[in-house]
Amino acid sequence: MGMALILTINPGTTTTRLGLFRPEGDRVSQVLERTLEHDEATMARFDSIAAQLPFRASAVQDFLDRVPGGVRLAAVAGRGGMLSPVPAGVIAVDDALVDFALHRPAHHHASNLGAPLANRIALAAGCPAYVVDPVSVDELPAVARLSGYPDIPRFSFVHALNIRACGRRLAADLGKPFEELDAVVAHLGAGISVAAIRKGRIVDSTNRMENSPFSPERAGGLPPMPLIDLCYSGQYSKAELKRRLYGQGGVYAYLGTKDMRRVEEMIAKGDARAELVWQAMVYQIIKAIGSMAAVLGFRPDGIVLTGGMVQSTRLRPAVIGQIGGLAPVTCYPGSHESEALAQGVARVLSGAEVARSWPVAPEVEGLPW
Ligand SMILES: Nc1ncnc2c1ncn2[C@@H]1O[C@H](COP(=O)(O)OP(=O)(O)O)[C@@H](O)[C@H]1O
Ligand SMILES: CCCC(=O)OP(=O)(O)O
Repeated sequence: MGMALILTINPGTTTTRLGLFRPEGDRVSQVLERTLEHDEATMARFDSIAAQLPFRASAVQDFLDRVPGGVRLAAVAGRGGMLSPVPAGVIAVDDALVDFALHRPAHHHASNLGAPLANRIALAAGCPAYVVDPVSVDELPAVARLSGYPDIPRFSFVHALNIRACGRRLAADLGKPFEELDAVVAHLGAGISVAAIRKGRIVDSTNRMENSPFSPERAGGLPPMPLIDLCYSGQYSKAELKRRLYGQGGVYAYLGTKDMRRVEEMIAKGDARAELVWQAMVYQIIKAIGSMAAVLGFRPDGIVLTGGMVQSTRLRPAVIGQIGGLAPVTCYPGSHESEALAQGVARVLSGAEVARSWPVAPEVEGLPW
């Protein structure tokens, strides 16, 4: 069966992205990547994300059973979901972490299935399971936690996995240790996070629950007073409004599509509304990058653009034209989450990093009250 491999599992709303990687010291090389598509009608049958677990687990096992020649697993890495605040790095999955991700997550998101799926597959394979850089990675200093109203402290909620992987890649490209890197990383996917990395730590980010630019399907930060009025208008239940803002907001709310390639086609055909919506999203992205550069004293070593939208030859020059004067801009188009998951686990398997045990609290300064 050959060398033992690392399996990565990244659950999205209607997909489960899988990868098989060969560990090579603390690095990895990809053997196979596959996206399992789950049609919307099938997913609609489940009344919660947790209820999808047996269905998705058997789809992952089926994928493994069909790999020609079979697979021997060294470890399984799941995308960490909406856990409580945690330090950056790798956390070993155990029953308590699975229980938390399934039944007490901070917010609902398909990524909460990463740990439970990894646990199931790892148990069957007799190997360990881990999560890497969950979205609740919290490295904020106290000064970034005040919002302007004591009952609403700011919190960290960020595409930490892809952003830290891109930070490490930029540091390697620049020939400096990640722990010495100052950079702005903009993850521009279906959701957007723009983060400031200072000395290898995510010291601030736009947080799509708070103030991110609007994205293909998320409303991002909204003006508070009109939002309060909308909440009390009686037009929407709380659940319905959340659904509209987080899954049907942003570009989708204006144009009825989340596919930015389709939006670019609309613009090419002369659709002025599509053009304005696209310009407005780019405008908000540029403002967010500027604000995160300000956190770094406008002296970042570099700015990284990453995520699905960075594949666009229209978006890249529009953003770089505005922010290119701040620092050198590097594009790592697409999302690098599978590789980042595998690399995190390879660091643990090689002894370069020690996995933490759940529960784990971040080592950061809290508020003095
Ligand atoms: N070539 C492209 N040009 C413009 N937008 C693209 C391109 N490829 C993907 N996208 C957009 O990127 C977004 C998805 O990004 P991705 O990072 O894959 O998202 P996620 O991982 O958050 O689901 C979608 O809105 C998609 O339309
Ligand atoms: C903040 C990261 C969680 C996540 O994956 O968000 P999106 O679904 O908005 O990409």
